[in-house]
Amino acid sequence: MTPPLLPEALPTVLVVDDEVRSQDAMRRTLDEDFTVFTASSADEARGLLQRQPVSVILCDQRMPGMTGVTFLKEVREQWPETVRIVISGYTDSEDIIAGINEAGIYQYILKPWAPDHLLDSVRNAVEAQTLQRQTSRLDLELRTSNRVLRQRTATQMAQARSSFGFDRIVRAPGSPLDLVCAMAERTARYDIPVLVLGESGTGKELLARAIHYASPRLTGPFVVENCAAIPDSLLESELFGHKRGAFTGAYEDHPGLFQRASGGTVFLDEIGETSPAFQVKLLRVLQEGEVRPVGGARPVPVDVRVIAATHRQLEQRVRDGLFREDLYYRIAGITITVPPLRERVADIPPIARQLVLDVAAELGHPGATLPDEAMACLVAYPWPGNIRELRNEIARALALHDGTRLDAAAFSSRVLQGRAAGGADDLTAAIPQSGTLGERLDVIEAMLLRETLLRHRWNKTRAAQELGLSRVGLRSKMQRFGLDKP
Ligand SMILES: Nc1ncnc2c1ncn2[C@@H]1O[C@H](COP(=O)(O)OP(=O)(O)OP(=O)(O)O)[C@@H](O)[C@H]1O
Repeated sequence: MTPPLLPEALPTVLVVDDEVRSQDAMRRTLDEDFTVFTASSADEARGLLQRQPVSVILCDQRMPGMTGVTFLKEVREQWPETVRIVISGYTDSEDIIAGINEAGIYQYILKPWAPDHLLDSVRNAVEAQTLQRQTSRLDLELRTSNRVLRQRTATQMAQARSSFGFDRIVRAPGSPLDLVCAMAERTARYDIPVLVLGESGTGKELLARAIHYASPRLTGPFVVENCAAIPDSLLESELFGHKRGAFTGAYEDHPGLFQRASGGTVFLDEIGETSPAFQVKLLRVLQEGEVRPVGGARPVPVDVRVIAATHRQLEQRVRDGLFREDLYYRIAGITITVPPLRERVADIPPIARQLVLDVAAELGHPGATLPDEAMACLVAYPWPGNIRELRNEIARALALHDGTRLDAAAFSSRVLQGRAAGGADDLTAAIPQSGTLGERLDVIEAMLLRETLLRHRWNKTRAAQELGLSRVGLRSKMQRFGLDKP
């Protein structure tokens, strides 16, 4: 059974007047709408206010011992929420006007007052008080939630920075990646489009993410689209959105990735694979800063920073007429190239150690270790699939391997042979498909040096002897190729 509703309490009014007839007249006027208390002096009123919260106080200006305005000043200090109205004749106007601000008087009612006017004044005063209370509460809530929001945002920003920042891009001291990261970090502050070049699995997305989280857009979203993964027609609707009925199956409006990324960064991976028709549309979006959803008449403004990436030599594709030159210049505000892992062999040990930690934790083998012999094996392999391949190899070995030591025997024969033979086939497989003769010869040279050093257990004298180099000559080559004992 629903309990009976309690009658809502009436707002309270205190009438302070030393004339009993005036008190009664006011009580009769206000009685129906308010709970009315009366007092004949400031002392009596004070006593009542101490026991009973009051919404509105109506105070006569002329009272024995103290004027109404002086008493209302005291009320303002002690019971600031009580709305203060003073009642008086013309003769007291000057005093009242002088004290009106100090006492924070809401209204000054002249005698003789009309009942309707008095009633309206008190009603308005109660409403003003309710509004004031609501505003104060909202103010407080807003201040609190702003503070909480600021704290939360600051925490989230710090977390995001530490989870996705440049520190997460593992590398050896003095790695070529230091330069790459320094350049990326510098561009992060500005809204310039960045083009990241590099072979598959080198960490292009990782770098793009670090740029986003080091940029002023870090509280906005970071969204990724692999342009090679979906057909052209879908790519357009995926990126720019579509309107309901734009094509079969478009049952409702769909905001595109650019819209969803507003305020943040869009990472367009494998941009080199897009068709000329799509490139025209993308160019328009980047030029105009607005997208036109498929089947939509009106363009929608978007505020995103674009970072694009490709494993292709994009300039070559421009020369071959496969990629629009105007789009190339739009997306390549700054071009950053992430070198392949085989050109930064010194990075393999710290990355491998980090991956063992990460993957072991994911697989529930915390504490797995990588002995020197196994590490040497990883260092000797050319990693055509770069860090993604290294990660997969470590994951495979950890999944099949019992115990905490990841011995070399746990690695696939491909990796083991890479170490043992370093023969012509391995070399051919590791040579990059593109680049100048000098660049490709550098890769071969680095591999030969590494293989020889490994066979001689990093004994430089013996390795130099075999290669017909002086020890100093070998050392300088090792430095140049970032080769170091793991
Ligand atoms: N320096 C690094 N330190 C730690 N992990 C790395 C590093 N570089 C890449 N990785 C890891 O290697 C994997 C591949 O990196 P990522 O996806 O960024 O490469 P990518 O160049 O974008 O590849 P693709 O072109 O194929 O998309 C990811 O798991 C990434 O976290």
